[in-house]
Amino acid sequence: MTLRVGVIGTGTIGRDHIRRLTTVLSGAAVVAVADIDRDGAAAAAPPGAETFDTAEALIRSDKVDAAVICSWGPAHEEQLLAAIAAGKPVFCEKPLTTSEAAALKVMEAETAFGRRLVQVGFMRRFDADYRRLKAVIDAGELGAPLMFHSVHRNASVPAGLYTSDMPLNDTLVHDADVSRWLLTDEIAGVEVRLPRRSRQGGELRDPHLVLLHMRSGAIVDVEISVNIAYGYDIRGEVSCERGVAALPNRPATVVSDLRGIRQAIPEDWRQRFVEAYDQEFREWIAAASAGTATGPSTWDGYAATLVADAALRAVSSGNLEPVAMIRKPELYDVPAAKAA
Ligand SMILES: NC(=O)c1ccc[n+]([C@@H]2O[C@H](COP(=O)([O-])OP(=O)(O)OC[C@H]3O[C@@H](n4cnc5c(N)ncnc54)[C@H](O)[C@@H]3O)[C@@H](O)[C@H]2O)c1
Ligand SMILES: O[C@H]1[C@H](O)[C@@H](O)[C@H](O)[C@@H](O)[C@H]1O
Repeated sequence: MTLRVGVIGTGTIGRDHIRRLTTVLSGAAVVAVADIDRDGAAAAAPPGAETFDTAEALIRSDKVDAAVICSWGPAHEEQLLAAIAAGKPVFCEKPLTTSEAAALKVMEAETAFGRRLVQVGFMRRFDADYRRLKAVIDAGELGAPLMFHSVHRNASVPAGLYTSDMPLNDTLVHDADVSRWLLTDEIAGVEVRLPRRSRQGGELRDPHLVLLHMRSGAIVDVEISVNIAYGYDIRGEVSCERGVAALPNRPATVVSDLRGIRQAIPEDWRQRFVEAYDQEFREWIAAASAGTATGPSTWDGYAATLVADAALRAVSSGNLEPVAMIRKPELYDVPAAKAA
């Protein structure tokens, strides 16, 4: 059976996901698209796909079995609620929502429905290197994880569209999610330090140094630099009691010639995580075809949203801001070590 998918939001990542669903992966076909920019949607539609005027009309259509949301963060809440109301599996790009209240609404709707329908686009959980890193930590030979150093550098971000809150509520959410998942822990508090401002980003506040205090006492330091100019550079190193485990740089090929010894650097997330996105959708297609979702859940999206909110408060207060989560609904009670 082919899963009939409708894609909402046909900007940069919407088009990239349409490409992978159409030409890379099997088991799904993009049969519908929608965007507030109707011409953009029509241009992105694969042959035979229908262009809808609104996300809601696309979700309700009986030609669509499941939806992929790639619109801007503030639009996710309404679109997720529409998908849950229709009882259709939905993949939603991060962030799940841009406020705690919105995340709770989505969680209430999904728990009332009684089955997981939502998968959040935290693709690092599907990256082979991150999975190997987690396997090493989970095996326990290195002892308990004490610190995780997470480096998240973007070559640049779209001027004007990427605003000063986004390093914390759009970019940091990946590091927050991967920290909870890698360390099988929750984030209890957040501190933010503002180093000297980079002139690369104009008026944008950049970079940020974020400290995530885990419930276990482990500490994660995160460098968020979004105008580093040289490329998309993602690094991670976990210091444990009896050893250290680190992500390799990607691509791993090392070239030696007259100019020295060097590795290429990805331009952006599309290159660095191409295989992770493919695997994320492979697993989503299997789950959605069975009427459900897998991997990062509404609970995980909610957790990342709380961390982003706490980080934004920490910038204003200069203090360690607590993260207070509600009690986890049973629907999301999958042993963390097993969840992708
Ligand atoms: N997982 C990742 O690594 C990753 C990478 C890039 C983007 N993202 C996320 O994906 C989402 C989209 O990012 P992008 O870079 O493609 O942005 P983009 O600006 O290129 O595209 C967003 C598209 O959504 C459309 N849109 C906005 N509101 C809409 C609505 N109400 N209904 C229908 N369409 C609507 C816009 O017209 C635009 O075409 C964001 O949430 C972003 O954080 C995730
Ligand atoms: O939307 C993008 C995407 O999530 C990338 O993975 C991240 O590195 C960027 O900072 C963010 O703006």
